Amino acid sequence: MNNFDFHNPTHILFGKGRITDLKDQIPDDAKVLIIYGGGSAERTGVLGQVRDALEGHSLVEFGGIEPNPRYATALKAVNIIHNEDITFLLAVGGGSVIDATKFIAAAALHDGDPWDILTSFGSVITQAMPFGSVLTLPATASEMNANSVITNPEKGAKLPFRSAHCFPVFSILDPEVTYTLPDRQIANGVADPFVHIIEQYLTYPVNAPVQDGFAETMMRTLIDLGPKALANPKDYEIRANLMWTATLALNGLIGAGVPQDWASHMIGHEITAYNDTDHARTLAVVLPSLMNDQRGPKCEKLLQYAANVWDIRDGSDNERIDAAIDATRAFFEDLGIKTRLSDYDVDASGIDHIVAALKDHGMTELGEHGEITPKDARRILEAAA
Ligand SMILES: NC(=O)c1ccc[n+]([C@@H]2O[C@H](COP(=O)([O-])OP(=O)(O)OC[C@H]3O[C@@H](n4cnc5c(N)ncnc54)[C@H](O)[C@@H]3O)[C@@H](O)[C@H]2O)c1
Repeated sequence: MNNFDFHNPTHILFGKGRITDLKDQIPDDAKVLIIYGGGSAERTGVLGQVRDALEGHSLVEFGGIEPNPRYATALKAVNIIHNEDITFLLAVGGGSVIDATKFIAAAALHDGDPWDILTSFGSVITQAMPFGSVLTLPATASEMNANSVITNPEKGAKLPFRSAHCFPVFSILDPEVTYTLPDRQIANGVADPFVHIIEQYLTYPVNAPVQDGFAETMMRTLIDLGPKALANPKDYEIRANLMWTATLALNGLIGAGVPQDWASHMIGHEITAYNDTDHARTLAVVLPSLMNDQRGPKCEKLLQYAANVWDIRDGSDNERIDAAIDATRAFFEDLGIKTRLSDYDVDASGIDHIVAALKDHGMTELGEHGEITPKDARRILEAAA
């Protein structure tokens, strides 16, 4: 196993009715900026629950964070923080709202151009405002990690950053608030954590049976429960297990002490920056093609994945790897997620654009060995056309 640091300070409050516990998580004298998205939190009544829970607190609200949150919108919230003397931020929404809140929390205390936060991938951050979250869409684990991804359409960029200062102080996970998710977001919320797990698992063995076993159990859980959540959207047990799996998939636990890949994500971000395709869908396009392309360096883990996740044990190495890739693609397609670039209107000129953007953004040495270059990304994308 590799050396690692593991520190995760986020307090999780999980279960039915937990939004009422908000009042105990935020200091009484805080001036709170509630940050939300395009209106689903209002329509579904979650914002109402939040306002009720925080009765007596001084509240200001900022709505309009987009899916794939925009840099310019986040900066508007930073202005409000300065003008209104806000002392605490509360994100109410999915990964986009929580990611935006992390950027806002850091930008509000950043001396200098906030764009530096993104171009430095977060390394310039020395402090951030305290913030919590009420999660409405389990998928990204943003509720329990220090990562964020911000889109700037003017610069054609979707850039990730990370900072130890950007963990939520707390996150409230009430599975009942996910009952209102449309099928598209339920499916995204299964595919996205699945690929998060893969990025921390499908590399090369380092004798880490606990991380591997945890990862394999979570993948089998997503494979089992994903279709069931689509068929029975108000089954509490299914939603609760999916919600916690999505959080554990990227809260640092299974990635501690093992090599990590993240090439599918970095290529996928450029697809979203190109035409706003849902994050999870970009991953479902890139991953099967990347698995096929990287079957040499990933051979041992691909065979382990075939056996322990899909129970594929017969045939030659190549036959088992083929079968595991087919099963992965079929899993996404059965969730209603298309797995070809042409399904998302990306043609040859789109691939040119995406490969050029990878170069522009310094994504030139991707994968667990740093050996996936833009030329390799082109081959992976062309095979996913
Ligand atoms: N921070 C991380 O570690 C991390 C990891 C993966 C992805 N991301 C980023 O997160 C973003 C995607 O986040 P997401 O997948 O959570 O989706 P999202 O936050 O973009 O939300 C998608 C849509 O679902 C709606 N919605 C949310 N909750 C709802 C509910 N309970 N009922 C009905 N509608 C609801 C929203 O209004 C929105 O229109 C992308 O920008 C992606 O790059 C971040």
